[in-house]
Amino acid sequence: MTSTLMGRRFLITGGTGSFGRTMVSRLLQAGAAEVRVLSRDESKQETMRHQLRDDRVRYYVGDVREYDSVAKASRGTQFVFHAAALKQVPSCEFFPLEAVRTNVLGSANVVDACERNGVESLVVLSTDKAVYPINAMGMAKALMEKVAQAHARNNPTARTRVCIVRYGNVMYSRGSVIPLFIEQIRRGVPITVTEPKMTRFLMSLEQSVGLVEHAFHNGRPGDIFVRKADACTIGDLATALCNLFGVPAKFNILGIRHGEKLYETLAGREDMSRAEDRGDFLRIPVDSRDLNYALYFEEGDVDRSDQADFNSHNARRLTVAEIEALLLTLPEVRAQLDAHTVGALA
Ligand SMILES: O=c1ccn([C@@H]2O[C@H](COP(=O)(O)OP(=O)(O)O[C@H]3O[C@H](CO)[C@@H](O)[C@H](O)[C@H]3O)[C@@H](O)[C@H]2O)c(=O)[nH]1
Repeated sequence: MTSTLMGRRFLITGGTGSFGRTMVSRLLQAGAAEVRVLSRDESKQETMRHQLRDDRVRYYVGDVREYDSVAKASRGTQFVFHAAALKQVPSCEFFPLEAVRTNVLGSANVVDACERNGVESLVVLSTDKAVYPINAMGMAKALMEKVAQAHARNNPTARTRVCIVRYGNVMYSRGSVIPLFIEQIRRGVPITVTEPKMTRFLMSLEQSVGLVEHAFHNGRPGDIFVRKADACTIGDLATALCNLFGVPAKFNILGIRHGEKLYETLAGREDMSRAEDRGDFLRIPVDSRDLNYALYFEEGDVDRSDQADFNSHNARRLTVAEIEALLLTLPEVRAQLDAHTVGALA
């Protein structure tokens, strides 16, 4: 973050989650005047208050589903990061309307409140599951992207610049597969692998925050940013963890879960036909044509037939050794390894 952010006010929706806590710390270090956290769970806020002990952080209990909650929390801020969401694929399959209420309508509240409060810049967090979505979580996130892009397209004089980032799987995030596999290894039970050949993009929390910062500094209205992440199979991920913990790889194959895909896509063919290469990132600008398509006919269109999408099957595939090295960069994994070693010696 640059020094131009010094003295500015920020809001992070869903600010007690993995992304939120990391972003809050970085903003405080960069000299932010105030960082607001909007979230539903007062006890997680209380825990964060005790950990941070910084009176520049202000906590707002509220739900993005309520316009008033978002309007109050964003009033007087210049920059907003929207991370609040329902993110678990299986639970959204059982309660799809809940995903719509939070991820679509809640996000629309965030966009509207930012615009009315004159917020300068809003970055909304999306996911690879929003591309060619097959599950309710991804569908709701895809609609969230549409809401954000429609704001950019329909309001050329908008006060708020809205852009979007798409994440892949963030390693060791709450409720995700890496802490689960480690817990199973440490309990000595077989690892519950859904489908060994399934692939996922792997991103560290630092890389995910870096992607948001890149969008924040470089985004134009309606842009989508993705990181050119590496991918791995779930079988290799489980094997790498077993190797690190020095246990034989014993899997219990569960089969693919409700709403899951064999591989994820960070940028679809249609996205790739417009994408701009920015080193570690791709920038996908919004399709800014209006509804008068006839006017654009003469210009023709980019040939999309030979475009490939960017997915976790055709991305660079990490080897087991590379996954092990990557896992060792995570402090949480190292702490678990230390505790495991101490337990084994005792
Ligand atoms: O017991 C388990 C649980 C999961 N998996 C597999 O591990 C992978 C990752 O699973 P998980 O960590 O639950 O993540 P996803 O379901 O891929 O979704 C995560 O990653 C998304 C980005 O793709 C985020 O948007 C979601 O919020 C986040 O939950 C998937 O292939 C699962 O099938 C197993 O093999 N065994």
